[in-house]
Amino acid sequence: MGKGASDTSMTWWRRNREVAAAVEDPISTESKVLDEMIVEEKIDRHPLLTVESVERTFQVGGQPLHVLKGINMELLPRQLVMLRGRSGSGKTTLLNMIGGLDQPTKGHIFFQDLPFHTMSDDDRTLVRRKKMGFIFQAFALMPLLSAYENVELSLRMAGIPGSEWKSRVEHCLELVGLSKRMHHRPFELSGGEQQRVAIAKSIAHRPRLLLADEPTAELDSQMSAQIMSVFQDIIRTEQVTICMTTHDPTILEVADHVYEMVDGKFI
Ligand SMILES: Nc1ncnc2c1ncn2[C@@H]1O[C@H](COP(=O)(O)OP(=O)(O)OP(=O)(O)O)[C@@H](O)[C@H]1O
Repeated sequence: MGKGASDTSMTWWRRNREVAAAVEDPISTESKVLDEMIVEEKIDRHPLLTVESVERTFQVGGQPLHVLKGINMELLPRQLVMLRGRSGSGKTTLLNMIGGLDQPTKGHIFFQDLPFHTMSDDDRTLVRRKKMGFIFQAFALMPLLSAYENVELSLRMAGIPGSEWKSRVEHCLELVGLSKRMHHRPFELSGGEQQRVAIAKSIAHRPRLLLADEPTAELDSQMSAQIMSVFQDIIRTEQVTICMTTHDPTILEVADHVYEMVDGKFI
């Protein structure tokens, strides 16, 4: 067989392979994309947190005070969920329960399938440190530390290696639009800016769930809108779920789901 014939058959073989690859590739790429979409959809539909028939009763002066009266809810990945209700309706009590700070008198709470209702305080604390972020008054900023140091503190607390702190702190402060205020201490920042530092601090250790108790309460409507837009950004970029309480009807429209609480129950 001459050289030309061999070349021709090699060329044919090569071209055939290219054609086969071109034919196969789109299909395998398409099926890979489909597989990924199915996996993502399954993850999206599997609740991050489930609350089942939760009741909470406090003993006040020897009398039972029924604060939560059979709550059922679900938080899915990457959702923005709001709890709305009048003062005293039980929103903070429920948020404390979701965050593992308190346990139900009756009912079940599962966070990433972990039974919060039966776990010890220590075990819940470990999960909370690693997987949750809080924007609560009680977890407010340290007044003597700069914005940078405040955010860094939450990385220390979560046991994140020191080599990762600088880039993560800078990234989180950039996410909330505070790169230029990094070295300011809280009293050198506006209310909205302080709240944005609190957000950066709460997401620095990459929590799956962020809980916020009235995060816009002290802010005017423009600042509240800014905070809500920061929340929407971090849901997208940090893959976090946010559950917050609010009294403010003007921000409800950005929620994926609103639970309305009246006297310890959802209506
Ligand atoms: N540890 C406790 N001991 C006794 N009663 C409590 C306790 N915690 C909350 N309560 C009571 O439970 C009720 C609901 O309180 P909670 O703070 O959950 O309401 P809320 O809807 O968050 O109100 P607000 O919007 O004013 O913050 C209130 O009547 C409160 O006094």
